[in-house]
Amino acid sequence: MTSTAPDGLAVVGLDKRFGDLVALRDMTFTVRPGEIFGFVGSNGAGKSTTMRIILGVLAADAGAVTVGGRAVDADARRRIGYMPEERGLYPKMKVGEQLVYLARLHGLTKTQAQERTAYWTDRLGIEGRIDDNVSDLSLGNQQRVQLAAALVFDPDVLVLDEPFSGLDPVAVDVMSDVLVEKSRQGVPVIFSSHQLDLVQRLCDTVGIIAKGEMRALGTVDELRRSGGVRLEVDAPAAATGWADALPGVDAAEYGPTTVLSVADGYDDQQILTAALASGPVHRFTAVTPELTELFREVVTAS
Ligand SMILES: Nc1ncnc2c1ncn2[C@@H]1O[C@H](COP(=O)(O)OP(=O)(O)OP(=O)(O)O)[C@@H](O)[C@H]1O
Repeated sequence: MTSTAPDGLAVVGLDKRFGDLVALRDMTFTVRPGEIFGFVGSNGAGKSTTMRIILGVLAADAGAVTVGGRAVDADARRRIGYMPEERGLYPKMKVGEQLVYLARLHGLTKTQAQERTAYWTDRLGIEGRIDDNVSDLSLGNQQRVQLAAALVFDPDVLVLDEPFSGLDPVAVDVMSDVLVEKSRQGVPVIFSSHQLDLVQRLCDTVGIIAKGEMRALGTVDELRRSGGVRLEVDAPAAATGWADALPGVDAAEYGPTTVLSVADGYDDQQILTAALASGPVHRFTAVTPELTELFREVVTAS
């Protein structure tokens, strides 16, 4: 598929202060066409501020945002599908009318707007609610409408602030499928979330921020590997210290299961042979840390 935003979305060196509070410092990352970027960080880390600056809702003190290699102006901003954290629907307007209205604001003809509204309400499972006022919908269904509002004009870029919060598991699946579908069409997708299992499953690249700064950035695999591999060995007859002198073993904790922190290029056969030398080995497992573990490490270190 060809992309509508050939160089994707680039955020370069954003600084933002609110009075004495430094909300962002040199925030920099790129979301390429077809990539899903997960933006994670503790409460107050600066995710929403970054997204608001991308959308021009807030002005940065320094830095730039580009889409397709060009500084984002009002026209380019109109081509970004945005789901703000504070949500932004008209509560007393009917779902269908609202989506058609938003699509028309983005330049679609009446027929196109109706067609896209029908498509997205159907795809997101809210086709039965188009004649209801938004305020009569459950929060989860309002969120589906909010996603439809971000998608109804076929945006070049998707920027979604905590789109998964408060959704039931079926709605999470629907939302996930739609994000993957849009990214496969070449759209750069960025979303923030505190659900790190979802981020690990869906995202190509992840940025972990703390106190307004990017602390870790890379593919999910890169980030998980950077946390170091652990070997868990159940060798009940092995004496304490059995692995201390083995090459590639950086640290060892002995107990019913021996847990070894190993360096890149460690020799698993040599370690297994050493464990077997003392008796039976019931389990020998290499564990790569989950994103959640790395997140805790990065955030608590700052
Ligand atoms: N308009 C504002 N005026 C003053 N301070 C603000 C304003 N907007 C955000 N902040 C502060 O900037 C920091 C970053 O907030 P931001 O909302 O970007 O964090 P976040 O990572 O999105 O957090 P959360 O996960 O809780 O949504 C916080 O300390 C917040 O209190």
